[in-house]
Amino acid sequence: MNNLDSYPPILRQQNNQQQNPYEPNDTIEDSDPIPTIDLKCLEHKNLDEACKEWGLFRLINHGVPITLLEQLQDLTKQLFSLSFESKQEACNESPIKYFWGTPALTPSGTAITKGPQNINWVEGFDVPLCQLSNFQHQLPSLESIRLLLMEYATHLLRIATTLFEAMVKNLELNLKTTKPYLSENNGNIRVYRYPPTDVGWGMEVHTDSSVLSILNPDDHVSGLQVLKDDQWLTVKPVSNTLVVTLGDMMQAISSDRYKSVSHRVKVEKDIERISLCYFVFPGEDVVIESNKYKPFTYNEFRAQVQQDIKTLGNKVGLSRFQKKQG
Ligand SMILES: O=C(O)CCC(=O)C(=O)O
Ligand SMILES: [Fe+2]
Repeated sequence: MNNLDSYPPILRQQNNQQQNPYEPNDTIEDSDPIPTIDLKCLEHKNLDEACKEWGLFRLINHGVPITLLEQLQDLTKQLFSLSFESKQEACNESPIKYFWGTPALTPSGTAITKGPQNINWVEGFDVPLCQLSNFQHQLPSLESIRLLLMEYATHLLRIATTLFEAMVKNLELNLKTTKPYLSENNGNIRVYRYPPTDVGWGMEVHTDSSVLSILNPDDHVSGLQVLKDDQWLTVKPVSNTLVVTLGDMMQAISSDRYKSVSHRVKVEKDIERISLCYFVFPGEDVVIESNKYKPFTYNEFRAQVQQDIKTLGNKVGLSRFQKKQG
């Protein structure tokens, strides 16, 4: 099978005669000063600085076996190389949703379309972690991924918990318990492939809605870019290293002392890229209280984001919940 047949039809256009409407005018700094945090010897001060200054860091000594990370990457490649139709069919009546062109999904997994002019150059599987153990798949590569993701998810929750507890301590927050802020019921993993193109962005500029996001990026192909002091920096892939991003919920919990970092994904002209991203959210009924925002739950936040994407075409985010000044 031609590799092109494995791409969703709308993502098969690889070269554009016209000027790329999304090509950035801003400069991209090639040096890579992104902070690295060592999970085994966690330095609270370094973590605090990375959260305040960057909202993103590399994570080493994370305890996920490198074989598991590599197997996940290999299986992801195999899964995506199947025909578009078989990927679609495999997810009929499954809690795993196959999507393309947009990462914004409703709670039931349907893509929120924003109009053809600004589709994201990405296809993916959205995997709700709480349902992973409840079903089996006929498609062998999807079934193998499901089993690996079950193992991977326990590592991710362990990592998120360790980091979040350290952040709460650094912020001197008075939370009775941290568990409800990292709800196992709401966590999900998205497995992505970015087909090559010079037409558009893999993912446009955004902040994640999560508390924390943990990315297992392609070992060989870069693409993730992060905004730091008005400049875009490329996060270069480093083997056996995860990338942690602070999301909107973390920014709110910290009353804006930590930031939910703006980032985007650039697609290569001639090579595809894969990545796996884990998102963890507060439980349904957890009310986020902070100095900067009116009390709100993650459910209310998510509903507002979906509403804004539908009506305005983009996420407005935390500013919707800001307390009035004065
Ligand atoms: O694929 C990546 O490198 C980043 C994905 C991302 O930013 C997201 O899923 O929110
Ligand atoms: Fe993101």
